[in-house]
Amino acid sequence: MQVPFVKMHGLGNDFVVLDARAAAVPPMDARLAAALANRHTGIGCDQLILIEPSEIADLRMRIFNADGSEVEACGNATRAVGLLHGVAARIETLAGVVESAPADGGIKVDMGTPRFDWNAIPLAWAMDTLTMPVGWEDLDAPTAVNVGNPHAIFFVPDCDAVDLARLGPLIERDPLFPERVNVNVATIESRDAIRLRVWERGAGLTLACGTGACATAIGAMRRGLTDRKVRVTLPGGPLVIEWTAEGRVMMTGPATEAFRGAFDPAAYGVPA
Ligand SMILES: N[C@@H](CCC[C@H](N)C(=O)O)C(=O)O
Repeated sequence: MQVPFVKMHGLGNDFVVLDARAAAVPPMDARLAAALANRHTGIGCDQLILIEPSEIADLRMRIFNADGSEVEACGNATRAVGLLHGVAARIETLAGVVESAPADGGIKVDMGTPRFDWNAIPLAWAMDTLTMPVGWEDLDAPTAVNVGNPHAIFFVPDCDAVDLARLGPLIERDPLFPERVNVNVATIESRDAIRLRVWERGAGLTLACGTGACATAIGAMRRGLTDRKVRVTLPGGPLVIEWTAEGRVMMTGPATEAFRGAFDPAAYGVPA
């Protein structure tokens, strides 16, 4: 048995995409997702994406981080799945239904409405999420935003100078975040430009994080640091994020199909 896959990426944040509507896919669990995502012994990716039929949208997208954890949202993968779909799509996720459509030579996604309540992030105890009274070494006073998944955002003078490979996993697993957290370090360049690096929950340092760009832009706007439409530049390239008057977060950027292949599930310990 061979299971076809499409290798895709959004600004270098890379995915193995399986379409269970088009071919038989073995039951997905954390072990198999992590084995396929492994860059040494598997196909290799930041997130494993499984497309399934949906009863409430055009398709359902399940998202597994490289460590095998299944999560609610992935901005870059939503654009990738939108590209595969070809036309405007309503995509069911664990965070709800998001909408993608071709736009400006890339894909535009309506990511929905951000949440700020401490228990919606979620945090372990009540506090102000606009300027949180907490810190880890030189990183302090973050803002927290949930855009389907949880993000902590630190505004710093130079995000490239932060040792995110060391501090990211400490913050991701701090007991303050009962569901762990994606860690963003951001530098405001102007009223319409932000530089951003992200330590992703369950995946580590990535070249880009779509939800991280959305959460960071919203955090900057809430703090009055930028206008309501900004370019967020990640190591892999820029995304445009807008917070509409209706309160919705719109993300626009590229998605790319890299190559297609197939794998034998038996090689990953799946019984025939
Ligand atoms: N790369 C994604 C985010 C993937 C999920 C994230 N690591 C989490 O655990 O919430 C994006 O582009 O948004």
